[in-house]
Amino acid sequence: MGTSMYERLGGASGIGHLVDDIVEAHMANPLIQARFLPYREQPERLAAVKRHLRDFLGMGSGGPEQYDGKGMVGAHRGMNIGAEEYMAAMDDILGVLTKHGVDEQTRKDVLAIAYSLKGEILRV
Ligand code: HEM
Repeated sequence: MGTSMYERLGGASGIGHLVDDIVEAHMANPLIQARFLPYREQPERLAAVKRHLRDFLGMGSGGPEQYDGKGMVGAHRGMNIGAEEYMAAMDDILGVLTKHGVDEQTRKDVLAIAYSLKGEILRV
C-alpha cells in the first residue's frame, strides 16, 4: 500500500500552504493576474475561494474534506478563459508543487487531473 495522494500533498496543512502559494503565484503571473488581483480588495471573498480550493484539492486527493463550492463549469462560467491562461495556471501549480518538494509522480498525477478538467473550464 502506497501513501495516498492526500498524504503526499502534506495533508490539510500541506494543502493549505499549497493553495496560499498557488493563489499568490496567480496574482504575480502577468498572464492571469488580472483575474485574481481584484480579490485583494475582497478578503472575505478571497478566503471563501481559498477554502473552496483547499476542500476541492483535499477531497480530490482522498482527504476527509467535503467540497461544497460550485461545479467547475459554474465556477468559471462567463470568464471566457483561454488556453494560454489555462497553461499559465497549470505552470503556477507545477511551480508551487515543485517548490514544496512534492515528488514527481504526484506532480504528474495532479497535473493529469487538472488537465482532465479543461473541457469544464475553458471558454465555458
Ligand atoms: C485545473 C484548473 C482549475 C481548477 C481545478 C480550478 C478550480 C477552482 C475552484 C475549486 C474554484 C472555487 C469555486 C467556488 O468558490 O465556488 C475556482 C474559482 C476560480 N477560478 Fe478556477 N480552477 C482552474 C483553472 C482556472 C483558470 C485557468 C482561471 C483563470 C485564469 C481560473 C479562475 C478562477 C477564478 C477567478 C475563481 C473565483 C471565482 C469566484 O469568485 O467565485 N481558474 N477555481
